[in-house]
Amino acid sequence: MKLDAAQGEAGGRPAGNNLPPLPADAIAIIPVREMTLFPGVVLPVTVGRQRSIAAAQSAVREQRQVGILMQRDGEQAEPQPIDLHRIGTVANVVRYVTAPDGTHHLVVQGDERFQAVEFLSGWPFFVARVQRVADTEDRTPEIEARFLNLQRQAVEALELLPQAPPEMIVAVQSVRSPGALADLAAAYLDLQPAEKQEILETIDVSARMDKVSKLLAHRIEVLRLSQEIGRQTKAALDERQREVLLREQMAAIQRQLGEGEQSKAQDIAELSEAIAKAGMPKEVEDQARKELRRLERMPEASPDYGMTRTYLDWLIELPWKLPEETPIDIKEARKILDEDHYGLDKIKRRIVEFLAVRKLAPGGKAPILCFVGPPGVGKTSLGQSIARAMNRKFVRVSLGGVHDEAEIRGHRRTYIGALPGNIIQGIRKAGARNCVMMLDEIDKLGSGIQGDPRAAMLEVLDPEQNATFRDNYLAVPFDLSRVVFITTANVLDSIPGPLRDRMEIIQLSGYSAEEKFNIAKRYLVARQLEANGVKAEQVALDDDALRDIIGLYTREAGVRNLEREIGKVLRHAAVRIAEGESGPIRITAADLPAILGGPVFESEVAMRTSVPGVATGLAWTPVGGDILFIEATRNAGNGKLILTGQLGEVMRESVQAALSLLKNRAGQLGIDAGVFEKSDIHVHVPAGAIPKDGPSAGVAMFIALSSLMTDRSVRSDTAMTGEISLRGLVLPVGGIKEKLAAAARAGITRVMLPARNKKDIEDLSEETRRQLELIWLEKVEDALAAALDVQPAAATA
Ligand SMILES: Nc1ncnc2c1ncn2[C@@H]1O[C@H](COP(=O)(O)OP(=O)(O)OP(=O)(O)O)[C@@H](O)[C@H]1O
Repeated sequence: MKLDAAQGEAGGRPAGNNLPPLPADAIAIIPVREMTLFPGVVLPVTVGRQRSIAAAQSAVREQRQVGILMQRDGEQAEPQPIDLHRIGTVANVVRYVTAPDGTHHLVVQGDERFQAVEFLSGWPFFVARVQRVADTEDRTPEIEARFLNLQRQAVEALELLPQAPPEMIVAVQSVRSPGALADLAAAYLDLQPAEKQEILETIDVSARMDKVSKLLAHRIEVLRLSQEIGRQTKAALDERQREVLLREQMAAIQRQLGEGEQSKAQDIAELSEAIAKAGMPKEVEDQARKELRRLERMPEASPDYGMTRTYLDWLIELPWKLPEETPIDIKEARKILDEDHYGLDKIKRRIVEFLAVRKLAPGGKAPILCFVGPPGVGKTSLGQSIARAMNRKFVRVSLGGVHDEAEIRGHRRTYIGALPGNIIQGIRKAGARNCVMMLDEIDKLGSGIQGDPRAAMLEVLDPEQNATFRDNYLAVPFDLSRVVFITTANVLDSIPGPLRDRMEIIQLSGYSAEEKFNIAKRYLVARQLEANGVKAEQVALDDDALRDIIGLYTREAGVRNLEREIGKVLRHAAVRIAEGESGPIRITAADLPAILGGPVFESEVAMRTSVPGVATGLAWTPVGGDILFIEATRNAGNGKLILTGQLGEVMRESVQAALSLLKNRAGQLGIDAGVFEKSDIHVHVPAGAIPKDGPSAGVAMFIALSSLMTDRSVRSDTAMTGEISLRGLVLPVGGIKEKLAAAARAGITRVMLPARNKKDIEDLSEETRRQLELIWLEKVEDALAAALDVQPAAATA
């Protein structure tokens, strides 16, 4: 609905007629956001603020002009005079409309620039005394030249704009005044509000024309470029259309020659036969036949043809039929597990139990196994052995970094480049729907914004639902109930709760040096000999060399790097054999530095802990346990505690607790209590790039600080773990098995650990028990007695 000014006024009630009249040189001001009105230009303005509505209504009523001033900050809801630019445009209100939704619209026509001199009070809207600024009209030859140039530029820019109305060009061509031309061109250019305001504020006509001319030149450049890009895109499109056309013509020629039809008909017949043979369930076969009929009707040149064809290929190639299953032979399974893996007795026992349950109830709901452990401990190869023992196909599907539900469940076919998700892809790769499918890194399954992959995974693993698993691409159900799912993870706690509940967790904590030695001797060396084309009788790898590779060249929970280093050594031998060296090549420990370089992990512990203030702690990490050093130093100062080495909040608190405890025990330890106030203590945990957290280094922190303050170094054969309380009790911590394995790897022989962790060492390997002396801690005093050298460092030196 459009109303004229009088009606508009009736619509929005005026602010009152009994207002004092405005002084002659004053006008009502309407502040606007992010827009600039130029003289000579007509613009619509929507007004919402009460003050502005009152100003507009008063102007209409009194038949006076208004002043349009832009706010300095467009975001400001209730600007004050100080928040407005000083220079604006006096305008006539040519129309005032109140829309049915209650909004007020003005159409204003710019008349002349003005400068606000003073704001006045006494009206329910802004009123300012103003000074009008008219353009000077002298026309020097210079101004004339600029004028002509600007006119030419403005016309060129408008001609390049695809949607510019022709009246605009006429308007530009008919303007006679240089200042007005610059204003008009600036009004039509799509400039930032601040840029427009700057031009409005440029009173000098020559300078104004120069500014606008510069902006126009840039604009013309951009428009020309965009036109060029448009032309190129169109050419590319034409090319594609041409290709489609050619294809159609080719199909027509083939039809004429009776070729195309024949090959297409043959294709369709072959697909039809393949559908009949695929053993699809009825619903799937119906769908496949429907798609086949569609394909028959489609021209081969259409892009849909290729898509439908690919879809049919997927349906045909999926293993719908259940292969014949041989019953599991438990004795044989045991043999296979032993053949493929050294040690892991308890785990093999659980796998045999799992297979026995499968054997007794082949269609039953067997639990889903989840192998949790650091890399290279044999999770994948255990899965392969299970497949071998069950006489099934094996396939791995990686879930690490999957954030999108579609990666599991596929994209709908309408999506360009759609494919089935990785479960169905895995099934096709395995070629059997009763395969053993290993879902790797289930702990790294993300939850993203594109649907929840975890929910999709739950459905895949749920025996109640997975018989009718629906992949978005296939759009027909696929029976996953016969798939034997096995999952793997590095970190137990990162597996989403609901998924964890579905699975039976089997933890592999890593191997001791002796276990690694046996694995290498029996499996890895043989495998690497074969991989590098070397015969067993050509190389003799000494036991000592193997032990050195384990102890000095690798430090890992699993055996992956060990296998790699063995590979390097054997390749070295392979080169010598290839060069014609005769006789078996013997490799001893002494040869290793020449082949592998200097040892990577020397006895770091003894080196580091030789000075007071350093203690060896034990940490748990997702890739197994590791040792870490806590280093404390003291400088003259005033009692500050400095912590470095990327310590997490809990670990920082743990240092503070250790220090408080030490202050408390200062007397007992013979430390002068005053020394704390006179020194700054710096605690650093090296390997700064790795963030560290958790309370389990409490004992090590306390011992490091005690060692520092008593000047007694910590025994280099000892590592420790445990949380401490402020009262000096040692509290239990997690990851004991991994930590002990790490201690053994690092050559530690004594480990101090919380007495309340005794239950955690039940299934520690014989060998680790033999290597490590375990010292159980109830309170920190036990730790002090066991860890510190008896004599102060100075005295022993
Ligand atoms: N107990 C063992 N006996 C024999 N070989 C082993 C044993 N444990 C691991 N291996 C061998 O070590 C190599 C690495 O193991 P595998 O790839 O199964 O580790 P993984 O735990 O699956 O690691 P990731 O999590 O990185 O995939 C394999 O060649 C495997 O056969």
